[in-house]
Amino acid sequence: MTTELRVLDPTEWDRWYGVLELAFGGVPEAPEERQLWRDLTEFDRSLGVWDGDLCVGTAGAFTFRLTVPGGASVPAGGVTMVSVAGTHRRRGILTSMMRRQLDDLRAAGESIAVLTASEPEIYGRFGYGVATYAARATIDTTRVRLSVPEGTDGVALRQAGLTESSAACEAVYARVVPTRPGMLARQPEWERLPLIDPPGDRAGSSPRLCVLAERAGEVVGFTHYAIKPEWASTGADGAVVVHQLMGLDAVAEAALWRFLCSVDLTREVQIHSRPVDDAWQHLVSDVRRCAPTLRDVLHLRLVEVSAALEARTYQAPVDVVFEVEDAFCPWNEGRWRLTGDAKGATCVRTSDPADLELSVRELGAAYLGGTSLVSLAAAGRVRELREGALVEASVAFGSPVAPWLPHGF
Ligand SMILES: CC(=O)SCCNC(=O)CCNC(=O)[C@H](O)C(C)(C)COP(=O)(O)OP(=O)(O)OC[C@H]1O[C@@H](n2cnc3c(N)ncnc32)[C@H](O)[C@@H]1OP(=O)(O)O
Repeated sequence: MTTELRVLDPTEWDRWYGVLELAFGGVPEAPEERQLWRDLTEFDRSLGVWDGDLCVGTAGAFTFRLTVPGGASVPAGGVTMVSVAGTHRRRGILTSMMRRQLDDLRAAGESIAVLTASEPEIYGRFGYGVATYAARATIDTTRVRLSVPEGTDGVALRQAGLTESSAACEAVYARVVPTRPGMLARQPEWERLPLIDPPGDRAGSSPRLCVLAERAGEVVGFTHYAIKPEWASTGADGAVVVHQLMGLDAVAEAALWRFLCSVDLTREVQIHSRPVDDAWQHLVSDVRRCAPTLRDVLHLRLVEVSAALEARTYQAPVDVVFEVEDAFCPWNEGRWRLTGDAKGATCVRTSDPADLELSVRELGAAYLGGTSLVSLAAAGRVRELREGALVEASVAFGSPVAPWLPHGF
């Protein structure tokens, strides 16, 4: 089999995207969703693999800015739309696209690549580590009580149209982005994403609804949610499905949670993807009854170890030498001295003895402060060569706020 890997021509998009749709099961996306992804496609960053005139592989990249610990917004390539035709799988086509893509990202000066994986097992071999997790939970609102902080009653809530309130919600979103590692600054047109609500995806629930939280006439928070009405022989048995909730402070968020937990004719609030340190866990009277579970979300790879480690800050002083393994991007291999604190960092090549030995995948997992180096060492994935270096680096890499990505791409 001879295949050709080349940059996508815009006229080929429908065939190219069709391969992706088929690889994901072949159920056509709603027209408005398909149109959004077409509009968001960066053609010069999209790769197609062709077997004659047959498209058999797809991979794209978005030009993102990612919040990192310390609050900086760092250029990152958002790997997306990856698929290989079922007729051509397990012959190295994905590997060839990952190779080309990481070389391209490096040439473009992006020191970080991120993706959300259809299956977590796929991308570790290419140096990606799991950098953020999200919590899922179901709050049984017939049993669980909420205690809200003082001042919550000072927040006014207002039902608003999803589209009409978009600008106000985006303004809140923009203020939250720098406060949490893992979030992506909105690029043009991405504000359309939260408004995509095809009836076929609702699984019996209402269209997306919006409630704004306001104080002194200013919008300080919002929630996007839906109601799934259900009736049992014993009465109303509906659910509230939370799509998004953001507030500029604790009371704005608490007011929104209190609203969601008290919608008439419902018995539960379904939470699909929230930060692992989210406040709702501390507002509820019985977290066990909410059955929280974790799920991997953002997989992150350091494309250039030194530039990436210098782009974030460290919550405690750190001075360690890493011995980095990186078979897929060998320019990262070898020994690097990271010196940094809360103000900034340098990361340079060194011939000094190594303090910690790990692969680039572990550095990617720890990069946003959501996975500790100590926990990776406990799994044998980081080796400590100088006593004390593991705790020093692990504390420094941490983040007071858990990293989180609120949407897929
Ligand atoms: C960011 C995103 O877009 S995530 C979306 C990813 N896409 C999908 O899940 C759609 C359905 N799946 C597919 O299209 C394909 O199976 C892909 C893209 C996952 C893999 O493509 P392939 O061309 O078959 O991968 P390739 O042949 O390069 O495999 C490389 C290695 O990964 C392994 N691998 C590939 N896919 C998987 C998988 N789903 N699970 C576990 N291992 C896998 C292969 O076994 C191979 O291992 P080896 O090097 O030890 O032999």
